[in-house]
Amino acid sequence: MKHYLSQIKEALDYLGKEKRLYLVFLLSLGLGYSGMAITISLIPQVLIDASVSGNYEHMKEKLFLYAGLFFMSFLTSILSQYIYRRCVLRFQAGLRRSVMEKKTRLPVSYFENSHSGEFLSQMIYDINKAEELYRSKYKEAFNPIVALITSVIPMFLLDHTLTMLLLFISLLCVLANAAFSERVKTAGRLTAGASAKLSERSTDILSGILTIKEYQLNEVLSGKFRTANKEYAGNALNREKIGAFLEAMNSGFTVLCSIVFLVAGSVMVQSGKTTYGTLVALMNLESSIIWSALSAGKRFPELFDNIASLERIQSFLTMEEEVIHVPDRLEENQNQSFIEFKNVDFSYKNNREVLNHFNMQINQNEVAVITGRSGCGKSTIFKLLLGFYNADKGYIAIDGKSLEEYGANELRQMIAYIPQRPYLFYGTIEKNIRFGNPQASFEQIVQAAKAACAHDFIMELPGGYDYVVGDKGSKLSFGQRQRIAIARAFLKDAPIILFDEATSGLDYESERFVLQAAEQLIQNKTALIISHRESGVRLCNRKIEISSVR
Ligand SMILES: Nc1ncnc2c1ncn2[C@@H]1O[C@H](COP(=O)(O)OP(=O)(O)OP(=O)(O)O)[C@@H](O)[C@H]1O
Repeated sequence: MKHYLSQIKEALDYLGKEKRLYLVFLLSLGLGYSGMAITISLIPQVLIDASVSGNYEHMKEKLFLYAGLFFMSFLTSILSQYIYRRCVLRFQAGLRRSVMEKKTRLPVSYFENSHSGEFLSQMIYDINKAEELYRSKYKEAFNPIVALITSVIPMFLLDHTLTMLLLFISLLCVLANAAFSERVKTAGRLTAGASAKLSERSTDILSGILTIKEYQLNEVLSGKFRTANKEYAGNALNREKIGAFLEAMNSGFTVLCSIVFLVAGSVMVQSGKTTYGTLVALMNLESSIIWSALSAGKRFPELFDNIASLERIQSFLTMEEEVIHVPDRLEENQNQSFIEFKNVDFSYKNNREVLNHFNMQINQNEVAVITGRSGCGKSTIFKLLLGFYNADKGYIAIDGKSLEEYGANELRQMIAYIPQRPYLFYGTIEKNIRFGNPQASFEQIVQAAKAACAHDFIMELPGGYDYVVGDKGSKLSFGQRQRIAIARAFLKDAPIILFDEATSGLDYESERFVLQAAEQLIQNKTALIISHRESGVRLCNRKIEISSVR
């Protein structure tokens, strides 16, 4: 119990500065609702007792009083609803912003090691659940408690024996529901996990459709999808089974309560201990109490299901962020080069060593080509230089300052990186080039495209610079995508160029354009080019053979 209460409290703490306002208006919303329910329950008592006894003396005053209370409760609930929702919306916006910002601050290794489909599906599910927690779950779980307490007071004033009996049955109902809370939570967690797996399989099929068709993998991947689908259906069915059982149990409690109340009430009216009006008012209040007890019993397990999602988001938000750190210091009075790797050791987590005592010195405005067999660590050198990964040992510096001293943003501002498969965002060509410098004018974009030998092919496309490149640039050839990425790098105008050349898949014409663009780009810059071909090596004034320095 203590554990559950602390979970509820911690989840409320997460609202931060909105917490106090949220709680005040959650409570006043509950009071407004139950005020309306109570006055509606009591009005028939006044009318019935007056007509049965023929005494209309105080009827008018009482009716005015109840009508006034009803109106006040109504106004309270409307005002509370508005402020409560505003509070929730503000929190939702903050939560989505925090998750989005966190994603951009996580290290590259996190994304390389997780499946994008699964990550996305789990995240969307958890965010929706966390939002639902504050939007409706707290309200649905706590409003019945407020209703229960506020209904019990007039009930006790009307008849305490019958009220005690009803409270006892209601308590049994809540305890029975609470006993299922852990199972509901587990079923929710398993269903969420299975749903994420299912979405991982769908993403694989959608993203790899060409490979699937080429290698006729339809059956293999469909089989995997079917297994994930079966697992999801099994878990969802289990969750539904628990829900159906709870519903049946709660209906049983409702019937039991009504029978007990009717029998006991009839006996009391017969023996003259109560009036018809009181019996009707008690019946109305009793149904409100039973509804409250059942709702609280049902909603509490669901509340913990939503809290589980919030906890997952919290652990995501507290994950270790990207830090650039350099293991060793450079001794003083050394001859400094512009880019320097000194005795660098590196291996990816749990993998074999990629770089071992790796040394490299590049002078300012020097253009060096990095060659070596596939998988020897060429792209890894770029990833270290960009601060995507930290070296295990050794020292990496730019212009005499270690990467750590620059920090991630300043470091990446100094580097224009053109990967083997540049990523183009869904949108126009102009927008994609503009990422290099969001302040650039249209003329500057055209200049960059011309320098990257991209202007001519862009002008031949329908709409020119307004041409929409498709998902990840799928409506452009690989050579065209590379030239758009080079134009983007031109706009960035960074002093260091890292070019992971991928001309091997290009025809002679495209390769010529890409190399011509690269040649323009590296003018008066310090550049590192990964190249496997003589044509690429030709651009450089130094060759660094990775296998020879490892
Ligand atoms: N994110 C990663 N996690 C684990 N291992 C990785 C990761 N990225 C690369 N590797 C491994 O590190 C080694 C070096 O990879 P890298 O991409 O640097 O090679 P490369 O020389 O650029 O290869 P290629 O010429 O084929 O592009 C390879 O054995 C590769 O399998």
